[in-house]
Amino acid sequence: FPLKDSKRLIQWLKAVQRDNWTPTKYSFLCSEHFTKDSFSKRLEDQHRLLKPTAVPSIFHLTEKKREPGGHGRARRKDASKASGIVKGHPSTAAGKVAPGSSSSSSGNSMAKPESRMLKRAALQGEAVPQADPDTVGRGQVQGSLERTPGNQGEAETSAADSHDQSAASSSPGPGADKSGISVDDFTPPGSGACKFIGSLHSYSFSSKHSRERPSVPREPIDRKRLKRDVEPSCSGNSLAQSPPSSSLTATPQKPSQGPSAPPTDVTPKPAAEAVQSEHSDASPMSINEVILSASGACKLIDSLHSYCFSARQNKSQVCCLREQVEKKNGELKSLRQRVSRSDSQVRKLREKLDQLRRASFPYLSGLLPPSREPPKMNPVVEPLSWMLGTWLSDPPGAGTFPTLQPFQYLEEVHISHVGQPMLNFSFNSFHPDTRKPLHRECGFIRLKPDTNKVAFVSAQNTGIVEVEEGEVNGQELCIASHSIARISFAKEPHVEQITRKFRLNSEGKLEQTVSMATTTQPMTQHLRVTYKKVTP
Ligand code: HEM
Repeated sequence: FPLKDSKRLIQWLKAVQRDNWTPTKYSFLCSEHFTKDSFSKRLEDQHRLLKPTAVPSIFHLTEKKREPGGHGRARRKDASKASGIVKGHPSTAAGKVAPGSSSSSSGNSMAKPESRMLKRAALQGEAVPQADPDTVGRGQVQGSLERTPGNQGEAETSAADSHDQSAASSSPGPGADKSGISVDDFTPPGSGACKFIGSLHSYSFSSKHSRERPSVPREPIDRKRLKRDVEPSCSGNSLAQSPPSSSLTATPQKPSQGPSAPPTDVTPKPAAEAVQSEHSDASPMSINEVILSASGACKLIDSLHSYCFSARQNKSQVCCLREQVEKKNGELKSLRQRVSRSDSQVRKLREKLDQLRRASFPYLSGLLPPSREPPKMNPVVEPLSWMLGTWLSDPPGAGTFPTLQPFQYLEEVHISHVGQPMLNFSFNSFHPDTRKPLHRECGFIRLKPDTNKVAFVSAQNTGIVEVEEGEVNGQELCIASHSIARISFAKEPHVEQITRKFRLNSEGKLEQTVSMATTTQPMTQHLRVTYKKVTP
């Protein structure tokens, strides 16, 4: 059934006229229901193929024939009886079958032609021996019964009559495929190779049937032959519902015995006996040979399918890899965009820095060297290089003194150089909440060349200028006031002594402690603060 072609499928279903039935890919329709022009012949071997536009139309044959004689119901009854032959009532049907048909009692006389037909069918992938009109008729009539279950006639019209007509009107003649099975039903969609390979299976279908035939129960030769003829046609049903099988091997299912098959029919017949009966004809090619060759062909065809599979797998792997490459390319593109954005940010920051420099030195900026490289540090101040940078109190500084309430403050420290043998510094404190500027001082730190002696010169906004001196040892600087001067109106109490200690701790933070002595208090710690470096 053309399951993939909904329009055509509807036409098929309309023609079939089955109630409450849905076709599956294992549902087959006998080729007898198609007109002759529904088939085309394959160029290579003239094998008959169903055209992709074909729609079954031959369902009225028995009715057509019975109408003039008013035998409509009778014919169905007859057909039932015909199938009854298969069910195990040969005596009823035998008398109704047309003379010369394979179902006649002269089994021996017909054995040879029948056997040849069987072989031909096996080799040509035919499900039905073409030349046996009796078979055609039974399949056709049974198909009509399937469409109208329960419609039992009374008259005793010969089944052979109906097969005569159906054969004349629809049988494509010897050599044509009556299976009605489309290769599409066995092959996955969209696989031209698989379709082709699947079509090769048709050569071995009938042989596979033949291979299974030894299991057919022992019975009189003429009866067995009759069944053999009927079975491959439509399994006694025009609409044969086969159980699922691999869609790739397209192995035809053993035809159903149908509801009419007697229980005794399921008893397997020993293979040897079956083969012996096959040997009873004088055919030049034994059935075993046919079976073997068909079996080998099937294996070969199946192995061809494996090429289709691996090709498809490779194709899907290539698709998968292609997707991964595309994904990686996307990621690379995104990274490049980010780098490009970063570059432009750096450019903008440099421009901003230039602007700030010009703002700081509006008149002398032009005198600064064009190079953006920082000035080379004078080796004299190298022992103090650990102090260089911009530092920010972290946590806030802590202020204490015996005359004061403890307090906190924020402070930003800049310690830099311009290539000279000294460091420039500025300490700027702020209120931690209001950010109001508080204590500020700036100055220079000098080192006596080739010594660790340090001079600290500071001017404070409180009106004090002071000089502290001391030593640098490693990453620690300890200094004490050498001289302190103040403005005449400096606030009291006046500071009389100051000591400081700077240290770079193990965490890379800069620490400072300030102690002082005033006119009223002895040397006591006034400040303790830790800074984190915020710029190089
Ligand atoms: C080496 C630097 C500093 C010196 C020599 C110094 C000296 C002094 C002196 C002599 C006093 C008066 C103490 C008293 O009344 O008994 C004072 C008070 C004070 N200092 Fe400092 N100080 C220094 C740095 C700072 C810093 C960095 C801050 C941070 C904000 C600060 C905050 C204060 C405050 C809040 C007071 C109390 C209120 C005031 O008198 O203004 N001082 N300082």
